[in-house]
Amino acid sequence: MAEPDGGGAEGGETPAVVRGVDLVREYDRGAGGILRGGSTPSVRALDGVSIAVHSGEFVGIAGPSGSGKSTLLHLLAGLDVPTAGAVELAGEDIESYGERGRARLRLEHVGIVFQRFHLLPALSARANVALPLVELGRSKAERRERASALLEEVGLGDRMTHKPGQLSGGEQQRVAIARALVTEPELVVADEPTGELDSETSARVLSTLDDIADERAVVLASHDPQALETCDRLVRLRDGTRRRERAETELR
Ligand SMILES: Nc1ncnc2c1ncn2[C@@H]1O[C@H](COP(=O)(O)OP(=O)(O)OP(=O)(O)O)[C@@H](O)[C@H]1O
Repeated sequence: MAEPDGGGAEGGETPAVVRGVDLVREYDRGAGGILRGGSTPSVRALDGVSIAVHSGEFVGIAGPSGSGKSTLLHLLAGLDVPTAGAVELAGEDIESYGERGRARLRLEHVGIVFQRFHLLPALSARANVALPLVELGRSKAERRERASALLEEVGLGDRMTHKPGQLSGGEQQRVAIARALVTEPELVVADEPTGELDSETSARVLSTLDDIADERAVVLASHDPQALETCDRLVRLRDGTRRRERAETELR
């Protein structure tokens, strides 16, 4: 696939963990928006965005509300497919996969962290973290061992059997991060991961994300200046297009 025109920081000698080239994503406005004459107007949420993220990078996607941050994140994670352009995830062109194939690709290569944690309330922290390993058919012993080790790693070794409702927002988000890591994905995407958290708790969650970026690619979309400051580099969107990059030092 061609190199995106994103500047030197995105070149790199190693292959990108994820690469998007000239991404366009249009959404229908829905039945309520059908124009006279039958055509459905669409929203162009992304309009020709290219990006490449390598292992060891912590990349922030910044931009005002509606600029296309979540849309870009969803395309990179294989949760959605572009209207035009291409996404290559872990060396695979996601367009060549159907819905089920993409689900498998995500399960094996991507960890996803959402603003509202998305934990199952009836399950313990450890069972929530282990869930993706159930889908991968791993043994109970392996699931338990791996989920326990990850909860220790994110500082929740003493909260293994607590249910989400018994945990603080920051603790729930760290459980969600442990769950995102349990399959050892090359890519972790986080959509407004600090949106529900106070600044002290955010700092802890961001430091955890920063640590995990040492050996994988992490892409975070956010409005939160504290979150964006933690990233190594920023991709700035406006109206679905990528703004010209500023020097990295200006972003710190
Ligand atoms: N499923 C959808 N159907 C129709 N339009 C959508 C859909 N999802 C997003 N959009 C539109 O696409 C544009 C980009 O949305 P997106 O959620 O990617 O922006 P964002 O930068 O993440 O915004 P925010 O910071 O408010 O979360 C917006 O105009 C939005 O209304």
